Amino acid sequence: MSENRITLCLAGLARRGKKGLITYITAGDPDLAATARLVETMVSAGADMVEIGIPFSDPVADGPVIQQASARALAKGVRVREIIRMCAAVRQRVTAPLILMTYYNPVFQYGLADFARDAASAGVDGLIVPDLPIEESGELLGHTDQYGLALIPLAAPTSTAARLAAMAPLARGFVYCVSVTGVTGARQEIHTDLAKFMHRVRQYISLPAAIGFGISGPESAARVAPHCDALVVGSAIVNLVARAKGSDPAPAVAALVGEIRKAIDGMVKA
Ligand SMILES: O=P(O)(O)OC[C@@H](O)[C@@H](O)c1c[nH]c2ccccc12
Repeated sequence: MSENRITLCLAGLARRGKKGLITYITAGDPDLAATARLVETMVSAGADMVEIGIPFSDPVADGPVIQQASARALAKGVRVREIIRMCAAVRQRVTAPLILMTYYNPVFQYGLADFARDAASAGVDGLIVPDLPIEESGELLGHTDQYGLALIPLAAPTSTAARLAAMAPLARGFVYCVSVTGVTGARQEIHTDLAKFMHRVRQYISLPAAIGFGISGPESAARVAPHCDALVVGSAIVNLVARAKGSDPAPAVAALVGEIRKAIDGMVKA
């Protein structure tokens, strides 16, 4: 999958000695037009890739901030098909890789092959399905590979060596390393020994590695960045969208993304 935008983006960053910044928002919160605008805002403010969450009623990997964003989006009646259409519209306006994140159920309901085909033809580059165990991912991977969509696996500090070894041949794009054992959400501090965790991951998986979960702003981003090729910020951004309550969240989101960009720029790989 050498032509995948995610792979190209990460290779370009590595060449320039830069850390990637991946920002997350939940689609349809407060509505899809706002989501499309926010994706553009984040890219303009310095995000290298954008992860877009398809809301699901039982988001088991998510903490309260993203759970509530999902609930708000579902209450508005947002549909998977409309989210994919929104991605196609965004793709006309941004070149940054787009990654969809959702749980297995919405993908299954849509149809695995149809989902992979429609997402890829909308210009989506990657897919994260946190409740799909690696052992069960073969069927979906067949479809995502067919359409050049990178199925990105999650590794956790609790992942065993055997699990990381099993993940290696099935991983596409990058490996998403979860910084904490738990759910998404900005944290005061990340207590995991990231050097040790990432050393273990890199022993088994040669793809670029991103770290996400718990990054609350520029300071924590700067602490995490030396350990990874890219980092993911979600809840801290979604929280700004929630707090805007009807007024335009874009200025606050742009400011936070810009500060994080500044904080991680110029850092070299540990
Ligand atoms: O919210 P945080 O702690 O900044 O973590 C990133 C995260 O939001 C995003 O990548 C994401 C949202 N929902 C997920 C579910 C599983 C894995 C990852 C995610």
